[in-house]
Amino acid sequence: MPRPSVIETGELQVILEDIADRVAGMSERGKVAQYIPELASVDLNQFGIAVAPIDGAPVSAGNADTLFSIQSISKVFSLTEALQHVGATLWQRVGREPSGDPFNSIVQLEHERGIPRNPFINPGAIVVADVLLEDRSSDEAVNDVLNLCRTLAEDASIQVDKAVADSEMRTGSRNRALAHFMKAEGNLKAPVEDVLSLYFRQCSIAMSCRQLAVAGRYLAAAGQNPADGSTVLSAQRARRVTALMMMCGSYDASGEFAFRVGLPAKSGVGGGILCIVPGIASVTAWSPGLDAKGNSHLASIAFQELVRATGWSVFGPSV
Ligand SMILES: NC(=O)CC[C@H](N)C(=O)O
Repeated sequence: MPRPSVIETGELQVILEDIADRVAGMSERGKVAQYIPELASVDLNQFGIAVAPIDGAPVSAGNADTLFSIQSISKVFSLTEALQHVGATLWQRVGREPSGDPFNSIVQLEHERGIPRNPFINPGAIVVADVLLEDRSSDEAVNDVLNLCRTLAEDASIQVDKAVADSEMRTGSRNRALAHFMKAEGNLKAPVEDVLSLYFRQCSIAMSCRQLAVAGRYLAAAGQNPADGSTVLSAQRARRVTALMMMCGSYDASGEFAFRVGLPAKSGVGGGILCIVPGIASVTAWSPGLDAKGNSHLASIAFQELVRATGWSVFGPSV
């Protein structure tokens, strides 16, 4: 099978601008997340895309420097932190299978002893947050996740959006239910409110397409940060994180995304999608309108177009 290949910067710029132009003209844009009040007021008419090659400068189009709430994309960075801290013992408390259910579903937890199917659905990320609190306060753990994002994105200005975090803290009954259920099953150690304080704040980190694309490069580069050659994760762990992104990163639409795009992906209800092109680049597309499964409608279309134009699907180019 042919491997994805590098595309020269000028050609990539034309491809991204063409995608941004076409997407700008689309009338069906999905719906902003309503259940987090602060996200419900974001302007639907925005779209950005940025490609960060592992060995070159980022290329972008549209609103690629506008900050948005990274939401569940933060689960990639918190998982990375947890693997750095506790290694493979993490897998005793969270699985590695797609759930086939919505990201905030509780049904499987009851049949499966409070062990979430994977780290990219809400209960899985809540367990990962608990793991990060083993030797730290939630303030310290938020700073660690934030600092990881800052280092990887090479941008010290990245912050938690406090209004979004407060909004989630006030309205997060469903996440509280998930956390209490896992606590009752013995799969949460720290107090529920401490775990959620970390979880809601990591979801509320605000980043742009360009920052997120740059931050994701280590997953395309066998676990090494291309900025300084440092090891973020071992090559094996980086491969495993991307495998989980392919299987579970778009919740109960992960199969559909693999079918249509064929790249490991992680989406968030802020409208961002981070995709990894192994050995080549990390890419982020963003538009706040979501489809019924909670994935950005236009960012998903943008990735279909990108893969068609570049041949970057890990399953081979479309001919
Ligand atoms: N899918 C998402 O992005 C969900 C994250 C959001 N903070 C929640 O807990 O519901």
